[in-house]
Amino acid sequence: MKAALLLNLGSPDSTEVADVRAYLDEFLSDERVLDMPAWKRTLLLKLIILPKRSPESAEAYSEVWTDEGSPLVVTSEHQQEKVANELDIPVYLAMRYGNPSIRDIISQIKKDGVTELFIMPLYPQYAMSSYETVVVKVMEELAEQAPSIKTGLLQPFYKDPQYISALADSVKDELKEDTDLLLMSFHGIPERHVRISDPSHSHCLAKPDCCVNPHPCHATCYKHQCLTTADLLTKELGLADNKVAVSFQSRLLKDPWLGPYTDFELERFAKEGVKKIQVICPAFVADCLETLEEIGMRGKEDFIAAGGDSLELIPCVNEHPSWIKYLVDQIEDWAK
Ligand SMILES: C=CC1=C(C)c2cc3[nH]c(cc4nc(cc5[nH]c(cc1n2)c(C)c5CCC(=O)O)C(CCC(=O)O)=C4C)c(C)c3C=C
Ligand SMILES: [Fe+2]
Ligand SMILES: [Fe+2]
Repeated sequence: MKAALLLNLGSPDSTEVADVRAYLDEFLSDERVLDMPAWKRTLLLKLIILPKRSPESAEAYSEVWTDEGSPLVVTSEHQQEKVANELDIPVYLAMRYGNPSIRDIISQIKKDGVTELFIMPLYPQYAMSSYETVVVKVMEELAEQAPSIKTGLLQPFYKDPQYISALADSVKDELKEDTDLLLMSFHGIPERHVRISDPSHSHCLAKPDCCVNPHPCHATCYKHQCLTTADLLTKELGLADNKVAVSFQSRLLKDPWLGPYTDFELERFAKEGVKKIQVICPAFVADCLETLEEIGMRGKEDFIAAGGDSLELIPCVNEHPSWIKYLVDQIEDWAK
C-alpha cells in the first residue's frame, strides 16, 4: 500500500513554560540547528538559552495560540485533511520536533501495512536546519522500525512553476494596489550553514552575488533558493523591482546570519518614507509563531514606531486551494 507523509517543524504541546522548554530543548539539541560540539551545545542550552528563552517564547506563543492549538500544527492538520480528501491513499502528518512525532507516526505507518512512502518535507527551500534534518530523522526511524518500506522524496520546490503559481495566487488575494512595498521575509540561517551545505565549501558566499545565479552548488544553497523564489514570485505577480524587497528574519545568537535582517530593514524602510508595507514569508507554508507574532505583531509595532503607517502580514499558502492542489498533484505524480 502506498501512502504520503507530510512533515513540518512542530510546536510545543502548550504555552506552559515547561512544554515550551521541552520543545526548545529538543529543537535546539539538533546538531543541524545548533552546530557546535555537543558539550558546548548542552552547556549553552542548559545555562543560557533555555532559562532565558523558554518564558519569553511561552509568552510569544500565548499571543498566537488558538482554541485548537498551535497555528502551525492546526494548519498542518487542516492541510493533511484537505489533501487526504482528494486522494484514495492515506496521508499522514508528523513534526520534526514535538507532536505528532516522527517516531509514533512511522510506527503507525508500519502497523497500517504501508509498503511505499512518499516523504514530503513542507519546506520550499533547502536548509540543513529544516529540510535536511527532517529527512535524516525520517530515514533513521524507517531504518529502525520499518526498513522494508520503499521511499520517494519530495525535493525542495522553491522554483517549481506550479508552487510559484500557487504562492502567487495566495498573495494576489491579499495584495493591495496602494501598497508601497511587498517585503518577502524568509526565515534566516547562520551564514556558516550556507558554507557547510555548499558541496565545494568554497563557492557560496565567496562573493556578494555568487548565490544569485544558478550553479551546481545551489541544489543545497538556502540563500540561492530563497532569492530564486523571491525573483520568480515577483515576476509571476508582475511587480516592478522597486516595489519588492527581500530580507531574513528570526536570528538566534550572535554569529552572522543571512541578511539583510528583517527587523533592521523594517526600521530603515519606515525612516526612508515607506508608509504602507505588506509582508509575505515564503519560507513557510503555514502561518506560525515566526509569521504571526514576529512579523504580524512585533514587526508591525516596530515599523509604525519608526514612522510607517501600516504593516500587513499576508498569510502563508496555508489551506489555499492552489496549494492543496499542488500537494495533491505531487502525490499523484509519485503514486503513478
Ligand atoms: C524555514 C524553515 C526554518 C529554518 C531554516 C529554521 C532555522 C532555524 N530556526 C532556529 C531557531 C528557532 N526557530 C523557531 C521557530 C520556527 N522555525 C521555523 C522554521 C525554520 N527554522 C518555524 C516554522 C518555526 C515556528 C514554530 C512554531 O511553533 O510556530 C524557534 C522557536 C520559537 C522561538 O523561540 O522563537 C527557534 C528557537 C534556528 C537556530 C535555525 C537555524 C540554525
Ligand atoms: Fe526556526
Ligand atoms: Fe550559493
